[in-house]
Amino acid sequence: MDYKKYGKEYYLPPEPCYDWVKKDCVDHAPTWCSVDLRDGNQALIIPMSLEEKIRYFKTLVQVGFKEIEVGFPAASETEYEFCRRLIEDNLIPDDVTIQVLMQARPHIIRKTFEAIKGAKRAIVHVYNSTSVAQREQVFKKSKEEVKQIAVDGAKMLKDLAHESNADLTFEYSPESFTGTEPEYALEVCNAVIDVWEPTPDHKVIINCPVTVEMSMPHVYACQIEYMNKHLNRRDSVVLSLHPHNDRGTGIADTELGLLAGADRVEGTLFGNGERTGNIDLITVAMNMYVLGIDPKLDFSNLPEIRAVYEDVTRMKVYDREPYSGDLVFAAFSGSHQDAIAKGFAHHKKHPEHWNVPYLLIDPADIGRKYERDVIRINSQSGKSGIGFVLQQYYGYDLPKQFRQEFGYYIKDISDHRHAELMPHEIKDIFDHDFNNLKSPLFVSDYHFIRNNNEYHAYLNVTFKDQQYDITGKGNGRLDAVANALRHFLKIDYDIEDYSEHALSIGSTSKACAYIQMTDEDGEHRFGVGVDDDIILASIYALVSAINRYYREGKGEK
Ligand SMILES: CC(=O)SCCNC(=O)CCNC(=O)[C@H](O)C(C)(C)COP(=O)(O)OP(=O)(O)OC[C@H]1O[C@@H](n2cnc3c(N)ncnc32)[C@H](O)[C@@H]1OP(=O)(O)O
Ligand SMILES: CC(C)C(=O)C(=O)O
Repeated sequence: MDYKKYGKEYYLPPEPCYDWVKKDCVDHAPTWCSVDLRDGNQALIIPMSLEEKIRYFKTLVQVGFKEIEVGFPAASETEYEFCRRLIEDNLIPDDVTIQVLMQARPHIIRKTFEAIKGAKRAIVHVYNSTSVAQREQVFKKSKEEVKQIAVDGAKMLKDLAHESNADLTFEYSPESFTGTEPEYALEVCNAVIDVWEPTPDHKVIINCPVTVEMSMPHVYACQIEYMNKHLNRRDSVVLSLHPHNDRGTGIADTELGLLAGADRVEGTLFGNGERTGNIDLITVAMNMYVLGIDPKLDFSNLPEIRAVYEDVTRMKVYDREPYSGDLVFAAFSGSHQDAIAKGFAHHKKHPEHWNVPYLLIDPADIGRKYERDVIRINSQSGKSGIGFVLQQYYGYDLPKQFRQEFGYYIKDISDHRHAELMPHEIKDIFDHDFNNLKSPLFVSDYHFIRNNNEYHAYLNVTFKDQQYDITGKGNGRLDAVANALRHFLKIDYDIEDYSEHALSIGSTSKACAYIQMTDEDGEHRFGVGVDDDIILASIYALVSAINRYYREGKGEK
């Protein structure tokens, strides 16, 4: 690695442009333009087919985009035909404007105008590169000559627009803006604006792309502020951003660019696009949403949008992609789960304001499920999260101390398996190791006789495959059973904790009992019993605790 061959390839404006620093956030949504079907598509291993583009276009419309760059019609037959199909099959809603991209080259401009014939409205977007690197290496032209490419392109658009019946909006991009001296980018953009002569009623779009992200985000903000301050006819210009993400700070570029005065943002869903991608518009929009600003895009069913995206692009959304990744709400660690569970309980009482710890946003707002997406169990989890899973999925409300015991039990298994435990696996462990345990001890029959305040229990038990009739008495039924077993098994134990609740499984309701027994060594263990009959449920709970005692190798008979 030779860092000495690198250096700053960007340029600060010729004057300080730091007004944007004084603002802490934007206060309204910009105009959004999706470039999924163009910049996103041109970066795919297999570009979308015509049918896939149509499906994606409809999804973008549903999300609420009013401006959609549908392609580069001069690039390929599919691109051209897609544009024709949208127009001829009347697939463009009245409130949506399509946008088409073209190089500032006459035959490409002509072909693009052919592609949009018959459209009611369109944004015609022309670009040429203005950066130092491209002037020197690609065009091998002077600043004046490169400006002339832009001016000629702008003139041609204006001429062709005169011949068209459509309501056309012009857009110009000094491509590779971030590698261009801001004064020169301004000079070229102003030359284009002078050709187009926009008015406040008929604006043009000047789009300053982060074609390649080569500086820290605040540099881009300064560059945008400079353009914002000095563009000709500013009131007739929509200043647009189009950040890529080469340094991983594209979202910051966008947000700071908006603070610096931009009106419009081009990007893609989930950040698909050239190299490291365009900026993820979902993130930019949702970042506004969580500050209480209406983003004017609808991501209430983000999982469905993601499914379409993954289908047609053959790309995968990264697990930790903000808002849309599989793991962005997942809490595995115990202290997070505990705080989230408590935060949710607090939120239920105060639903008007969201500030649940660890969760930037209510997962439900974007179609995610708390149960499925938030509490996930592995060896880092805690009693709160593990108890939550049993309660939410299966209705077991474990007593506080049992939550702790069961929590450690589950963590340990996860640790040894080195795997996440899904809710059904936790339930299997619960049933197998704690609930209605029938071996080595099983109570197959029972009845009680009450004598004044004393109960006599008559039990038929199976112990280590042998049947016995045993009896015991106590001041309650459970006490009588506990005494009978204590005497029969010759083990000394106490019942430390007893609780019960109704358990709704499907439409039927059962009784669920929890008993904590303490053995002769002072060791505690819980057992669980479930039955239609609350007495039997509590007997089963005690028997489960005793069976755990034997399964751990303790006791003798
Ligand atoms: C940053 C961006 O994303 S920009 C958009 C990029 N998108 C695409 O390129 C879409 C797919 N592109 C294509 O299908 C093809 O490149 C086409 C159809 C547009 C053009 O094809 P071709 O003319 O065969 O090839 P190519 O793009 O290599 O042309 C390069 C020539 O165009 C010139 N050129 C490139 N961009 C521009 C521009 N914006 N304006 C004017 N001239 C340009 C180059 O300087 C070069 O000129 P030269 O022939 O004198 O050396
Ligand atoms: C054509 C322009 C806007 C572009 O895609 C870029 O610079 O990334």
